[in-house]
Amino acid sequence: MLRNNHAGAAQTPPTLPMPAQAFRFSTPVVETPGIFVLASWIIRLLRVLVLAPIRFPVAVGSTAALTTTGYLFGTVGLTVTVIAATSVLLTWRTRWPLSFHRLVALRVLAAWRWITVYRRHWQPVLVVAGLAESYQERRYLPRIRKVTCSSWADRVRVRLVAGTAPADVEQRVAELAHGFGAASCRVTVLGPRDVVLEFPRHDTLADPLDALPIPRDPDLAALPVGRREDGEPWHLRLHGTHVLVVGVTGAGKGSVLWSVIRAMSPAVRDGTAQVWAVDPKRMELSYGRGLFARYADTGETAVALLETAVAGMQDRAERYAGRQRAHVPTVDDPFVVVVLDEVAFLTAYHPDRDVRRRAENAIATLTSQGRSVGFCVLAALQDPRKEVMNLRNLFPDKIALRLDEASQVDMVLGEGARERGANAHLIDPDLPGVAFVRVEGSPIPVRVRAAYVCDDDIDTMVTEYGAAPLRPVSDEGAA
Ligand SMILES: Nc1ncnc2c1ncn2[C@@H]1O[C@H](COP(=O)(O)OP(=O)(O)OP(=O)(O)O)[C@@H](O)[C@H]1O
Repeated sequence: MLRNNHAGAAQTPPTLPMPAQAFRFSTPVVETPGIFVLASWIIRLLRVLVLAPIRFPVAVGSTAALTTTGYLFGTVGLTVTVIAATSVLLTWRTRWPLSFHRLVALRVLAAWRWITVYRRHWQPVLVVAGLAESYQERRYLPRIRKVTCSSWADRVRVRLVAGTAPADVEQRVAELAHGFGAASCRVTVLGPRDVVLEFPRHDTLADPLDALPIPRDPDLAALPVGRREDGEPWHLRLHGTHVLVVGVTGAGKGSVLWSVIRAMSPAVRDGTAQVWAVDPKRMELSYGRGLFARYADTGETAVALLETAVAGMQDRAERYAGRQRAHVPTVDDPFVVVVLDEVAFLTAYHPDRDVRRRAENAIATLTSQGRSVGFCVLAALQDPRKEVMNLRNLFPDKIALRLDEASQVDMVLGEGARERGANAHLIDPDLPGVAFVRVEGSPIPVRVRAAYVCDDDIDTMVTEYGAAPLRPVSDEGAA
């Protein structure tokens, strides 16, 4: 080593820049020959030509027919054909407007929206929304399979990129809605990599609904209380469940309670159903006292009413035990709906701890045991947090009217509801009565609006159906 003259040469002076790595590997850039590029364009064109008659049979068929007519019979023949076709369409539209709307107008609209909205803005909106996936330096986007229109919404059926999940889309519904100029976007999963995005074109619930006609023979498992966004009636089940209605002040909780009471009032008149009302505000239910079998408006009387209900329920359960497994409403064993307006008054805000405790116990007992023996609790609440109402999970059915915060949506409608488009915290304050609900058999929240039952309607209901005598619970005492 000492004899080696170049011994110091192997050492690197500290100032010499060191390469980050000894060898650099990079993907070789190979230019695609022009013939391959041309061939790929020709294949794409052929694919479009072959698939067009399958995907758009009417459009391709009519274009082909017109071209052939023009070729065979000249301009005159073409003009006659166009006039004849237009007359047929006009006659169809006048005589059978519904089928024309469904088979022609909505299909033309769908094609128009597909080209001018979704196809045109698909790539930029999805890329900016973060739904484009990259793999080996190539970008992959979910693909539009089909666009259809209903009278109020566009439905875009989409094939997801392999390796992504519907949850990725559900997290971007706000971006998609704004990107395509819609008020909201809802995601429905049809199958693996197969989802439908629903974009409303206009708000079908913008106009208030007058009180609905009272059904002659009410079905307590499907009471008409309003309308769904898709134009279908909104039915609410009471028999065999408990319902919690949540919304900030002025959200329209009263309209849901009154619509329910209105729909079941024939059953109240014939004695097969009873409404027991707790009205701590004295401003909501007191107006229709004549409809209620029992009524309470103070903490003490409310607790007495609830405990009377619990006693009645337990008595019924004892009679049914071993004999009957389901309740059938009769005059002897009526279906009892305990309506609690502002239930937090009893469970959180009442100054007497004993009243709060007894009320909570009674509500918990009714909601956990009352379903099968014909007792239902229909409660309204402003604030769904656990500190205010820790019994909300005992209510199988919940209605989310306008809420204060985004986090409250999942508290009310269950996990994932907001991701699926139930933006109850974004409901316009000018639309009281608008809510999101889950309907039976579907995880997708549905937007609905309750009908508005005005004071005159309540007066009429009391006059025509208020057969039940008013029996204040305080007269009888708690059971
Ligand atoms: N379904 C509805 N359609 C149209 N307007 C409604 C509807 N529901 C309520 N409103 C209007 O909104 C107002 C407030 O409604 P409501 O009193 O039912 O709200 P709330 O949620 O019960 O509020 P609070 O908790 O303060 O009592 C009503 O006076 C009425 O004018």
